[in-house]
Amino acid sequence: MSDSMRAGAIWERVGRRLRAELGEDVFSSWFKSIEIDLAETDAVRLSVPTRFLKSWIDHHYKDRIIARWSEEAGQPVAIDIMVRTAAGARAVSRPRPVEEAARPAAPVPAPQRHDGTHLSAVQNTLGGSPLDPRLTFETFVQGRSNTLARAAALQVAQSRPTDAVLFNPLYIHAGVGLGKTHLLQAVAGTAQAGGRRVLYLTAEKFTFGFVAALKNQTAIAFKEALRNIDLLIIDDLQFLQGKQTQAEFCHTLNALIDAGRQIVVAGDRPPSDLENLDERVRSRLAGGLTVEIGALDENLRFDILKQKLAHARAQHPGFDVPPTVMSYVAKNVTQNGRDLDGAFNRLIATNRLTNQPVTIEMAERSIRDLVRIAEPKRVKIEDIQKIVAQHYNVSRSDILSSRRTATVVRPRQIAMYLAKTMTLRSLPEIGRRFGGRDHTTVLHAVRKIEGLVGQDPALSEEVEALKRRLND
Ligand SMILES: Nc1ncnc2c1ncn2[C@@H]1O[C@H](COP(=O)(O)OP(=O)(O)OP(=O)(O)O)[C@@H](O)[C@H]1O
Repeated sequence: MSDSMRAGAIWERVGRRLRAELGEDVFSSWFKSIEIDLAETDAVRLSVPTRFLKSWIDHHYKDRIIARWSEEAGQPVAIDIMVRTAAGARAVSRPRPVEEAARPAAPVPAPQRHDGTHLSAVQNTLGGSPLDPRLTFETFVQGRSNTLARAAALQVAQSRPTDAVLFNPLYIHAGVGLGKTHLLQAVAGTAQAGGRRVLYLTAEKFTFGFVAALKNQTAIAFKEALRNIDLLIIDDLQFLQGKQTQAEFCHTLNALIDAGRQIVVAGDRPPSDLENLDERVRSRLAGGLTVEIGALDENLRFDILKQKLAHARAQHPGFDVPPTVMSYVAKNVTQNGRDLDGAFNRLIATNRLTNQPVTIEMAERSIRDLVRIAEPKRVKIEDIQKIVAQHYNVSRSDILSSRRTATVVRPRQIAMYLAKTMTLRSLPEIGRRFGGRDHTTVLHAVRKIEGLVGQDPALSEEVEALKRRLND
């Protein structure tokens, strides 16, 4: 077994122990996003996505992680925790040579079909991210959770250069695997086929392109080339890194919007929650149209599977999945589109490799690990404020106010603590939702209540009771 496989297995066991010792809430707040960057027998480097997480884990949990890891490994292990960079966070292709990336855009080619064999000259010249020919509007299945996002995306994709720009920027946000990239690529393909100069980039590619251009002193040409396009599409905005890159991105946004060009951006949360992003970029993004793609409901999951089956049958005419199995998968694989892809691919693979027909039993066996136990309820900050206020007999506006009497301060701190541990909201976002407070005030409240809950069984019971009410 390689060091990294061994480390993965150890981390799974360490994770189980931490979860048992600290509880599910603490575990998912602080440890879920940890990844193993480097693993050797006696030294491990872990990474987390934000500086805040690193400093919190360093201060509160690092010794415990070292102790559990060393116990599981059967020897002392040194552990270092780093903040993930864009370069380290995801595998990306090497940036194109900058002289090439910075060359101004070539004239627009004749309209092309979105068949993946030709990308527009702009896309190529600026080193745009590759387009997947399968990700089109035709293959994007519409459901309740994505109707608005799809409609806005289609409108943008089909508008002609002479049409007035309606929603600019169009910002689409959704959790992992809910179809953002699919929709963005469909926009890119459709607009390109309509003859517009389109550039589709992941935020990482934008960062690499700009940093490389700066190094090679070709930044001006890079900026000019960027501003020469009709439609700029940026995916995974949460990975836009660095102050200077963000400032350049902001200038590009402003220049393109002022020139009547369209911008489409996707991220994993609303602009107001992108805590690492420059305030100017956030407010510019929030000034257009922001739409969310919600979780895929069972009907939509079923329709996506149906579409996949039709596609698979076109390639393998003998392949079939009975409706009962489709319903079983749609009912049980609930997390996201990527898990649905995985489940469906396993049915095809098992069928083709073993010649077994696709039955419920076969599906149960092949997708067991993708089947989730009922998802936890999504708790809203407003509900936390309401229930905590009721419990302590104060009003919600007391909690949001600046009053500092003890009868209000403690419930407010408990509500902030619950907001941090029961929702995915960031500290700045929680601060804003609690009457425009600073994120350090929220952090103080979270630490305070975490400390008190450990020492005071009555308070701990009170907090648990509040959690139960919120989860009901
Ligand atoms: N409405 C839909 N119709 C058809 N396929 C979908 C739909 N929604 C998601 N999918 C499929 O689910 C998979 C994941 O979608 P996609 O990569 O677009 O997610 P994402 O939101 O960009 O995820 P991430 O946040 O990880 O970047 C893809 O194969 C995509 O085609």
